[in-house]
Amino acid sequence: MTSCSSSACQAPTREMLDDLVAGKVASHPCYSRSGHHRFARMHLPVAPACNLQCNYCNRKFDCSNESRPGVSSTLLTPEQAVAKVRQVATAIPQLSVVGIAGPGDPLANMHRTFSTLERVREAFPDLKLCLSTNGLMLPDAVDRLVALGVDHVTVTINTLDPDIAAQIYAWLWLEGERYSGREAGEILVARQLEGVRRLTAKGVLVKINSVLIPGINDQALPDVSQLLQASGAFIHNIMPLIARPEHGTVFGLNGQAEPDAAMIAAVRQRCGEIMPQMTHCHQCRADAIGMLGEDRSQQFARIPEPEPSPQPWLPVLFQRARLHASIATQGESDDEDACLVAVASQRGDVIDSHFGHADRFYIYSLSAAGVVLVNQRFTPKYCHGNDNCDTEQDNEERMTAIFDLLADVQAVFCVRMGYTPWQKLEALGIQPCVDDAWQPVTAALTRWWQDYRTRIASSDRRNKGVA
Ligand SMILES: C[S@@+](CC[C@H](N)C(=O)[O-])C[C@H]1O[C@@H](n2cnc3c(N)ncnc32)[C@H](O)[C@@H]1O
Ligand code: SF4
Ligand code: SF4
Repeated sequence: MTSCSSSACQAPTREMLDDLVAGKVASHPCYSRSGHHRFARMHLPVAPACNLQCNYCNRKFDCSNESRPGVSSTLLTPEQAVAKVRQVATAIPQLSVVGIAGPGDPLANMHRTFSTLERVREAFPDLKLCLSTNGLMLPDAVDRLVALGVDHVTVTINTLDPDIAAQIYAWLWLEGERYSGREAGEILVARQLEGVRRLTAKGVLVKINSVLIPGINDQALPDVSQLLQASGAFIHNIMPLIARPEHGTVFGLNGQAEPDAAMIAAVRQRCGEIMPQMTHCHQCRADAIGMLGEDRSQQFARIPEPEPSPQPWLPVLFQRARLHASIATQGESDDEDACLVAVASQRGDVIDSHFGHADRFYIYSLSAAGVVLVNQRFTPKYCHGNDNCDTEQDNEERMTAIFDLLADVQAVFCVRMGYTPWQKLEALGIQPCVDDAWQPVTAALTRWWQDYRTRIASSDRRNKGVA
């Protein structure tokens, strides 16, 4: 794996992304220029099967010496995957993103994939969840992904033309039927586009991967940029084909050329006139662990024992928030008055949620460095999907879990809050703030921070007996 030199790293600038996107990419090592060297990612190899056969792919398990997509040393069960996240998050507290990218297709393994995502979401409410798919089953998965707060999805789209698709894919399986040739291409492209449009309509950040295959799709990729940009995707990642005979793929064995640097640059240049380009993707393994440009998967080769009942991992979560705040503010959050606050929001840039309805809180650091987004915390869901759902006990359990989750913040901003949670928060020393309902987050937090500092200064003076 090559390491990323800063000149080669062309992450999109903040100006290219609106506030909402900027909030979602913060602390994501693949998308954020500042997060790139400071936050770590982890792929969970829980998805062995695939519903599509790309002529460039040979999924390999038990392979520790190759660094390319689709290979993995192990296959994990959902339970083992959660135990592994805990192990890695302890050793690498900079971990901010957990993704599923194979070794097959996550959505060809719906049960394993969603079981893993649900468990990780419950046990690690502050981690971003990512998924990388060929898009065939995406229309069926959008609602579940959104409900879990999966904010980043990568869809591999190599062409919009069914005849070109027939040269790239050998076959696909859908609802028990096998398709090939042009017909398979038509089905795949239609479902990819439907899936992407439904995701972007719900505010999920969609990245498009395209494998650049000389003589097959090099001329077709600007069309992919054009239509996918219009469909709301936010970045295009053109990945050079890897095709070696020793990998045993159709393209590797039939001598299909890999693109040279000049072709990669030329295609990225043409597509870059249409849509922001990602140029620092490391084409990571399906079990990659660590900062971008490093792979520590071998260090974590032992499969940990699954734990009987994964609990939210609060003390470590609080430590990680402080560390992430310090990374994001370049040390300024160590300023004496620095604190964390929570904002109940759906959109992220506006205070727009009722405390009791919030499914996530945005955690901000307030310090001499200003108002800086640290991460999000997803609230536990205690709906068990049966008649017991939404009983008073469920509500009480959920509220207790939310108070635990917010125990390290100084204030909670929301649109409205009931009397009971208000009292409870105050008893915990956390200030409920509803006066800035529907206001932009940055302005509201800046005002609160100025007032907070004034209060601290005057209480210091009182403690010292100064008039
Ligand atoms: C292994 S796949 C797993 C996710 C999913 N099945 C998919 O295809 O999007 C991850 C990414 O690696 C890419 N990939 C797989 N084999 C490749 C190869 N030989 N050369 C370049 N990219 C490859 C895929 O196209 C995809 O974008
Ligand atoms: S869809 Fe993904 S996992 Fe399936 S064959 Fe293609 S690259 Fe491999
Ligand atoms: S494969 Fe590319 S996008 Fe995925 S984790 Fe690696 S660098 Fe990030």
